[in-house]
Amino acid sequence: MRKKIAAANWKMNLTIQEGKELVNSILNEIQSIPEGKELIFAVPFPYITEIETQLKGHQNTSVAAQNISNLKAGAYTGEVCGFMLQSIATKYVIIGHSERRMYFHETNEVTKSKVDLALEYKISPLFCCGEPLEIRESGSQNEFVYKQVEESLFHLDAENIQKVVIAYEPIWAIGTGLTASSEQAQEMHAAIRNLLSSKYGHNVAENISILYGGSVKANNAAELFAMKDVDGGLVGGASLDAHEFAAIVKAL
Ligand SMILES: O=C(CO)COP(=O)(O)O
Repeated sequence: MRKKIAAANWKMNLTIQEGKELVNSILNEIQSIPEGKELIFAVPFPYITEIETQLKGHQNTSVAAQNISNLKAGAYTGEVCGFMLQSIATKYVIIGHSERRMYFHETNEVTKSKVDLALEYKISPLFCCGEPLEIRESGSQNEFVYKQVEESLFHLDAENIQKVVIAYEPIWAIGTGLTASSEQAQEMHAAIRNLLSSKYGHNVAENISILYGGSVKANNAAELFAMKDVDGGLVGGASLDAHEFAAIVKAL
């Protein structure tokens, strides 16, 4: 049975002190996360260990890195690679976020290497896909997203694909206040699950969590998460506000 997940993506925000205060307030508001659900904080690299320590004893909570190198190890100044993240017990890593595709020129080929390196070091990819506005307006969003998923994930076998969490994040909805309607989200999530099913079979596809990201807020989370194939959210802006994010987690 796939999990319901609320994941906070802090992006390049907050000091460690602010981050810890935020986590503290969120944990105070939500108290506990039941089995079958998970709360993930995707934090900047330097904060991973401290936030992990803070989450100890809180069931079904974990930390994600926001990036991983596509290179294995060695003379690559400034890079952070898989074995390093494994050595600090990082459970998840965001791969293929549109901001990395856009500003750091990550291609489907690069994200494929990152997926492989994450899995090699026992870290689950939170794999992001999603189309820009002009593609949505042209009506070819499904083909665009299929290509991202196929080129970066479809070399995986049935066992490994089930370690991946997919996040559908339409670029036109990220940080814009423009959310995909719950019907638009459901339509794309069902299409992604059908694609997974055509390659891996129904049972495998049913086991993979598909999150929605793009202006998820306290006032739209419940409606989005109620959709059959929407298994939670990857949340940017609203995850920086304790009360707002706690309400999103409660809507899971
Ligand atoms: O990019 C996102 C999460 O990864 C979504 O960001 P917003 O929630 O700020 O739109």
